[in-house]
Amino acid sequence: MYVGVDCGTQGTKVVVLDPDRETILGEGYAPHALISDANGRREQHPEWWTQAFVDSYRQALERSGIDSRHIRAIGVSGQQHGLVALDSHGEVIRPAKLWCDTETTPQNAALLEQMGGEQGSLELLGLTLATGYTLSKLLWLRQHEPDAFQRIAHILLPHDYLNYWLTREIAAEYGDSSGTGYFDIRTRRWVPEALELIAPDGRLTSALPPLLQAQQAVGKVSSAVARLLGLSDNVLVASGGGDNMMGAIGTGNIDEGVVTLSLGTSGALYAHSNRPPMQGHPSLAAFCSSSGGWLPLICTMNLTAVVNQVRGLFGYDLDRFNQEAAQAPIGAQGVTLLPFLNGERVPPLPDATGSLLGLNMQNLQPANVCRAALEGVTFGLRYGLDLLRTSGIHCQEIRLIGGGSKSRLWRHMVADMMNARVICPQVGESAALGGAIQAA
Ligand SMILES: Nc1ncnc2c1ncn2[C@@H]1O[C@H](COP(=O)(O)OP(=O)(O)O)[C@@H](O)[C@H]1O
Ligand SMILES: O=C(CO)[C@@H](O)[C@H](O)COP(=O)(O)O
Repeated sequence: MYVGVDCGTQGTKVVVLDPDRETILGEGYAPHALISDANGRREQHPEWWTQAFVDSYRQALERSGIDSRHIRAIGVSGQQHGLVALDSHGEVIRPAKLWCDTETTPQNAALLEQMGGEQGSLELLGLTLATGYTLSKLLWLRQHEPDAFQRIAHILLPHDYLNYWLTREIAAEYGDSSGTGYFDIRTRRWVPEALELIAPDGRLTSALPPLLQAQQAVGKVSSAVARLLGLSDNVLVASGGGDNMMGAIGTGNIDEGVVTLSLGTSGALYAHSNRPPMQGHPSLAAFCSSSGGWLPLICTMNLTAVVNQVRGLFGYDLDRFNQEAAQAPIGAQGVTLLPFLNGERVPPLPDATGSLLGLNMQNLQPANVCRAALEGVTFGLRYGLDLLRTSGIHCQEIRLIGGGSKSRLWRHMVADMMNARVICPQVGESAALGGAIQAA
């Protein structure tokens, strides 16, 4: 049996896969807290992820009814771009700054300018540096917490850190690394010149992990973790990948023609490509996949967190929110929510704020505001799909995943707006499933 783990922004999911019977035997979930500030700060303590890993693993295993000693390998998927800095003892230096942190917007702008703008970034990295990528977090750390910056011995991404926690091995792989801003997506190599914009002495470059290919294992689970989880001594840990890379594997998006759309904390749309994507538009993130190809991707920063914020305003749970939104007509009687509560990455408006527009005495009703929230964030994704299509990516079918895809109303809205066939895979936890498949 094989375990897949997805460390998302709002929580960790675990699935136990029996590949012979093509069956998920058990699933588990544990939520994460978020450190959040009006200045755009979005951080998490990596120890929250490991605790959630243990809790959700135990749940999944209990539900599967199997003995932990029958697990042969584990594959980890993680939210992309986060910075986990370790000191020379392998200890976490400070909370991880996340993919959705916009406190680092000025640092991203400065680095992009130093690279020679969008064109220079394209030449250096094969993609346009965007707010949220890992590089700007390192400059932020140098400027705001120089003592912590001086202690950096290893630079990891969230899924690299979980692999390290499992095995005590430090490694990275191409898919997740392609979202750092110091990796060339065409040659699949680190780019020291990008890190030298921050530390000309090369000390950041020497803190980079070795790169693995998708099919290489990181190592075996350490004896301490094996004891903690009740595993046998020789459980392998796969290379893993970013959550979108693993979501691609879990939705069978490993050849051209299909688009996966994830309604998670982020809205993410991506397709497989057998060649390095031509950079059609600066917002198109030309990442590598974790299955040996490429994964052109569009990401919005405002999705289910906006839903949660709006339903919190009215004190609704998810069911009530969906019921209310379903009562409002298409177009929410003219109420429009521009949903940029978290700034935005696509379109690149990291300093943007949200706006509620078109209100009058008749239409200012909870049902319309709920529907406007869903419509606003989903039109953000329609804009993203248009960018993918104009960049030459064919989309005959959308495979819809992520927490929001549990809403019937939202699924219907996606189908209406995207003008493509939309299907929902039977296993909703596609990134965790992708981890388990890669492990197998
Ligand atoms: N039935 C539902 N209707 C609408 N939204 C839902 C539903 N179920 C879950 N969600 C949304 O999905 C979110 C979690 O999505 P998820 O994909 O797990 O996020 P992440 O992977 O970023 O942690 C929840 O906070 C909630 O807003
Ligand atoms: O930044 C991106 C993609 O580039 C996000 O998609 C993160 O990877 C977070 O994912 P979720 O928590 O929404 O799954």
